[in-house]
Amino acid sequence: MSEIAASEPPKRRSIKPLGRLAPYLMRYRGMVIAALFFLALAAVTTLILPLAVRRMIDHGFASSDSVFINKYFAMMIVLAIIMAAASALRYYYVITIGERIVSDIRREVFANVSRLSPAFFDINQSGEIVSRLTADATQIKSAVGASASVALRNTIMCIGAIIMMVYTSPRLSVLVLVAIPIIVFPLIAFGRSVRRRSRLAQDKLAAASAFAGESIGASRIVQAFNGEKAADARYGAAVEEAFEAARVATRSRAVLTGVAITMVFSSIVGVLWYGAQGVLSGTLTPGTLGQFLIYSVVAGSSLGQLSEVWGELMQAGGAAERLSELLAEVSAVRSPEKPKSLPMPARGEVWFENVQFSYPSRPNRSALKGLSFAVEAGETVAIVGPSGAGKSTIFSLILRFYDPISGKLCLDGMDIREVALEDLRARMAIVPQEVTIFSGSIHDNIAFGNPSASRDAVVNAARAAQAAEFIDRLEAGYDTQVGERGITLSGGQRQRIAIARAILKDAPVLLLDEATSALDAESETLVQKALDGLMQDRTTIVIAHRLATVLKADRILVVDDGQVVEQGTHQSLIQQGGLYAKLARLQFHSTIEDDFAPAK
Ligand SMILES: Nc1ncnc2c1ncn2[C@@H]1O[C@H](COP(=O)(O)OP(=O)(O)OP(=O)(O)O)[C@@H](O)[C@H]1O
Repeated sequence: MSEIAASEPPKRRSIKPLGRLAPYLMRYRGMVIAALFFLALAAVTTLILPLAVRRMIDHGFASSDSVFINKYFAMMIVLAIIMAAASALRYYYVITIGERIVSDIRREVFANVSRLSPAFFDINQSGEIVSRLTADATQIKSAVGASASVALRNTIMCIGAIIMMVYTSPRLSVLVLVAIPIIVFPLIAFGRSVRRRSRLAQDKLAAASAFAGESIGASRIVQAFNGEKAADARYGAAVEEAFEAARVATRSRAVLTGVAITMVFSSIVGVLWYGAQGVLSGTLTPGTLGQFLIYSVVAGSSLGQLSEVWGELMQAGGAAERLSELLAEVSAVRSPEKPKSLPMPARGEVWFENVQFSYPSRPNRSALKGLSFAVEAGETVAIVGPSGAGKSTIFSLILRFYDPISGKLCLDGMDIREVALEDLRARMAIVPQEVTIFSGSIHDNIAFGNPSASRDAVVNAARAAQAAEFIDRLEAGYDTQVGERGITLSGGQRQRIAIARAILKDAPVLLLDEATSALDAESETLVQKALDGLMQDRTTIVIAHRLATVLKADRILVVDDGQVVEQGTHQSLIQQGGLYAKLARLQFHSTIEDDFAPAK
């Protein structure tokens, strides 16, 4: 697992990484061949047109032969139609190939990233990854879909036009071929600096957009703190900066355009003048001069367009490199090559044997220091401990989000590293403290625990989770859309949806991270009732924050600094007067002090 280089551009920009797209292109060989064929056809017909123009000027006008002129006009129309049809088909194939392979890349990158272990997300920002899926993929699409074909077409046209120029008039060609680099290279160099300025403008705009996204996403908190004016000012300043950068870039581009037009036209006039001398002295026909001029304009403009798209292709190279990094990323936690099957029927025994663990992002700090405990089938164990003791880490290891550095974890007697991740996680249901609700319907959110569940099963789970009543009162019942992150539901409702999800999953091991945020008394009672139903007849490990929960647990494990320091029942631990007694006094308030004060 590595840290993907943030949005910084690769040190030496090159189009080489675009080669990584080759396997994708190979999947659509037929379309690629069709695109290349029509590309070549369009270029060749464009190159033939000036020939026809010359013949017409020299023979048609000169001899005033109307039959000849008619024939040539008809031929030019046919050529134009072929060119138009070839261009249209090239456009269709090229753009479709671009769209097709970018859809493939997006799907594959998403599939790979969504299977990476949390260790990856500890050091990489999810926003950055999403932007790669959108911005980088879009850049590749435009490169494959447009820039590559423009580059290819212009390369063919440029080479073809130069050959035709030499064929038409070798003498004039020498003149032009000397002039083209003198004109074009300074323009390309100047163009580069213009592009640098445009990129700066884009970066400034990206920064402004990032701020807008954050601020709009947090509109409630911004308004609650009367922060609108400050946000306006910050966004306004960012947008102004982006405008200023864009203005500077536009000014350079305007100068570039002016200089380019002057140089190109001056040289055309120069060549025309020189050619006119040839026509006057009879060494050149007017048609040849016309034909030559058209070819030199084609060669010059192809070269200009090539320099334009070259930059885009290099940017796409960077994008392809970044996306292929994401595709190549291998999860730190994987299923074994030959997974063993977990015993059937499931019992739900969980063992930790001398587990040492530190987070990959903080390798020097141990989160678990030789942790050992066993949870029997059907037992309810409460984990209690101060903040940062390692309680959530225990859950992360049971779900195998991370592997321990030493020691082992077993489910039903098997080392969890020996079984397929999917099988392991199929035997766990988790109700986290911070419930995740996806945008979609209530039904979809509950059925997330078991996507193939019928509506009846979903309704039964909701009933058991004390959620059916509020769902029935909603306008569209189970089909009600809950909005982004379930924003239309209350905290207690969200928790009951999460409990229904776990009930529907019906897994032998339940991991429950009790919510610390206070619910109102009615909600709390409902959530508690829902949990009681869920905990029945299965192994439950609960990170406990409530007195009711610890009182109900068969056993309490007291965790401190990555180790189990005490265990027993509530009564026995209070009697001991150790860490638990202290925590209980702080956490469960005066009720404990009055009722369960340690024996003096
Ligand atoms: N993703 C992570 N990367 C690095 N360190 C982490 C990560 N998650 C937790 N830690 C660290 O590991 C230690 C144990 O954290 P853990 O979240 O397990 O504690 P906890 O007992 O659940 O605390 P709380 O009750 O406050 O949720 C802490 O020092 C914490 O800072």
